[in-house]
Amino acid sequence: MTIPVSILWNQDQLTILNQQKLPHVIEYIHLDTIEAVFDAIISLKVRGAPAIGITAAYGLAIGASQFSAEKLEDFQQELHEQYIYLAGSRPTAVNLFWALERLMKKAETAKTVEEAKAILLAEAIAIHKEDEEHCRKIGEYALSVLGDYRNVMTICNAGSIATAKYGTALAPFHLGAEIGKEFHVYACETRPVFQGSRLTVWELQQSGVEVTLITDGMAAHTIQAKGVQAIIAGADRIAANGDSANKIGTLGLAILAKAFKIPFYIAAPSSTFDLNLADGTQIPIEERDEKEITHIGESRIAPEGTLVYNPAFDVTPNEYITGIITEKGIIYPDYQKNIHNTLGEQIGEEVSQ
Ligand SMILES: CSC[C@H]1O[C@H](OP(=O)(O)O)[C@H](O)[C@@H]1O
Repeated sequence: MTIPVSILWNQDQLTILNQQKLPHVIEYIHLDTIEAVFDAIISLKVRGAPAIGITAAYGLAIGASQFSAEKLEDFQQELHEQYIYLAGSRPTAVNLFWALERLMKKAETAKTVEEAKAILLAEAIAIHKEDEEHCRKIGEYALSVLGDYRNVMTICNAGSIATAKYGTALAPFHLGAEIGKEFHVYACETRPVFQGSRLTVWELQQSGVEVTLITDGMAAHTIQAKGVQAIIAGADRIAANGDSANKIGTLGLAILAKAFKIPFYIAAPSSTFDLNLADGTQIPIEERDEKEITHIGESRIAPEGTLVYNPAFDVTPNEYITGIITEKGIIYPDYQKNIHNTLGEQIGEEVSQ
């Protein structure tokens, strides 16, 4: 059994697993330019908040390595332009901006162009390595609260391929498989991009975790009929009060959890918090192409001229969240106070886009 990963950096080359081709085609793509990284993010070849941040960091470092500027000030001007370019790829996952901002701040310390190039790559590699360590810790903390359960539901893919490794919401299932702790995971297919049916089912099968696929509309009945004991989901941006943005459909599951009196957990690393935002109403929600909804692949389902609303995320208010599982521990209400105490002030100074 293996825990799949989607981002590889070796011999100075960035390679990603093309998540748009999963589960039937395992295609690895070398990304050699910042434009290729931008395309991979916006087209969801690379997706998942932490994976987006890691890949964008490598993209900025790769782009900078190809700048021709000889003077430091010219290099830094071009670097800022490329930062703005990459930051425009997707608006909701704060990890994108957190990672880019972290590289930009580090590069300010450089005294020469060559030093700046080295710093950017070293920081991208550090972010990549840290995320794997953070996700393993998230898995361990999640096991401490899910360990007595067997039937757990999740949505989208907050898995190993959405991060450096292990994932966030799926981390306890992967770690559980390693130690013989069995879960039965009910995975919502997660229309319209099908991250659940295409990615979560495939990923958990690689790890030997029992997983049953349901349509998003089956969630309430499944909780009732199959005795789902808890729900766990990832996040793309968490505000200072704990309101959490995640894949569209997550809010519905949180409301169902409250109605059925089962716990609802958000699992995310500290890099997913945006303490510049007081609450979830300020989180930008990405709206994607209508074709994702009117078509299945190239086959049109809805009639020509159908009006479409396609928000890729929704925001779960903190009162629906039992706990937020991070690499630094599990944060419980009072979220405003406990997020600040757990994550410290340094997170709050970082960018909010
Ligand atoms: C581990 S964070 C994964 C998070 O990102 C996903 O969004 P997308 O597939 O559009 O990148 C989804 O919201 C997941 O929960």
